[in-house]
Amino acid sequence: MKNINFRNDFLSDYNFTIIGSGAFGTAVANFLVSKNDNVIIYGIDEKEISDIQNNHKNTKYFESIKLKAKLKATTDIKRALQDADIILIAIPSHSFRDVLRKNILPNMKKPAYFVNLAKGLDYLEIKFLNQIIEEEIPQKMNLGVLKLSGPSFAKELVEEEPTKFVLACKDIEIANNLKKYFETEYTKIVTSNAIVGIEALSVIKNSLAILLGIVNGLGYGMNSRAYIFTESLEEMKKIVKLYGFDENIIFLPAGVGDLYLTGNSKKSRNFSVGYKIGKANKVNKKILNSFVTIEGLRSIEIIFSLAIKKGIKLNLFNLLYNITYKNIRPSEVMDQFFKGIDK
Ligand SMILES: NC(=O)C1=CN([C@@H]2O[C@H](COP(=O)(O)OP(=O)(O)OC[C@H]3O[C@@H](n4cnc5c(N)ncnc54)[C@H](OP(=O)(O)O)[C@@H]3O)[C@@H](O)[C@H]2O)C=CC1
Ligand SMILES: O=C(CO)COP(=O)(O)O
Repeated sequence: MKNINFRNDFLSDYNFTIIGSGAFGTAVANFLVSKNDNVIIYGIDEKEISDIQNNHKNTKYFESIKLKAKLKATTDIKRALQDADIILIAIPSHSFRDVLRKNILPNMKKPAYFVNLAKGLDYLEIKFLNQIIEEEIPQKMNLGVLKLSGPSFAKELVEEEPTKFVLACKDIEIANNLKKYFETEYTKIVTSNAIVGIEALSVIKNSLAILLGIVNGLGYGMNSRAYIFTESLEEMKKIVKLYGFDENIIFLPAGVGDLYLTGNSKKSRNFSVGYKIGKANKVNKKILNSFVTIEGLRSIEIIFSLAIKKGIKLNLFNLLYNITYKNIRPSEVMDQFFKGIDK
């Protein structure tokens, strides 16, 4: 086990740097700063960074909601990382490796912990994002890789809605020791060592939320939606077992909780894109392009192929694949599924 000296004397001792000034990066930074003095956001959009730094708002995502005045923001990556002890990454998955390699590592001044906030994959190499951090950051600069995940709409977090997360790390001692820095009056943390399982859950819940959106958009009632929700839990279990984890990890906040949240609300981008597909009863480019960070869509083909390769049956990913890749009418796909006809 690593020899780690955790600082227990006072809570504001760690310097937090959030990479990405979008909805979730801002929301997480805003709750961290209520417990820790030194929290800085790095972003690439001058206007957004100035809005956070000078107006204490991120108008693009949260209209007039006030952020904590103590929260700092910069477009200067060197400044953002100069004192960083804990680096949280909240950018879309497709830029993940590039940002670690080109922006983060060359500007680090000392070793740090890394916390992944994104819920996607490296779509080029088909790897989980915790692995991308391990590959890009050499051990001498990497104190530990963690994942923070759970049912947490960014907007509700800045509104201080009570929210529960799981903080996962292969070395549970690291997660247990860092947990207190993430707990505030409205954020609670459970810890887990099943980081790969948690990465997998956050990826698949996005795709399953799309399917729940489709079913909703097609006009099915609560019985059918609950039917698909229950099947979704079965598929979550199969996938975490495939990665060698106990199926009960689906009961951590990143599993059932996040599926409940994203699979039932138009506040979710994944659910909303599904809803539009269901309403239109077809997939068209306009629908797909109207959302920016729809990670669940990109994961469908990957999980569909993984299931074939590993010989496991994932009925719901078959349905998603038929709708989004084979362009079969959603109403036809769902009707056949409910009638028990295998396609
Ligand atoms: N929104 C939510 O409620 C939640 C989101 N998440 C996850 O967090 C991740 C981020 O989502 P979210 O914040 O909503 O997405 P957003 O689209 O709101 O924000 C992403 C941010 O990353 C920035 N960005 C893109 N490329 C780079 C780069 N190369 N360097 C620095 N910044 C970059 C974008 O800048 P620009 O806009 O200028 O391109 C934008 O500010 C996703 O994986 C999502 O699943 C997790 C839980 C909740
Ligand atoms: O993951 C989320 C909340 O936990 C947000 O989901 P969307 O990306 O679908 O908006």
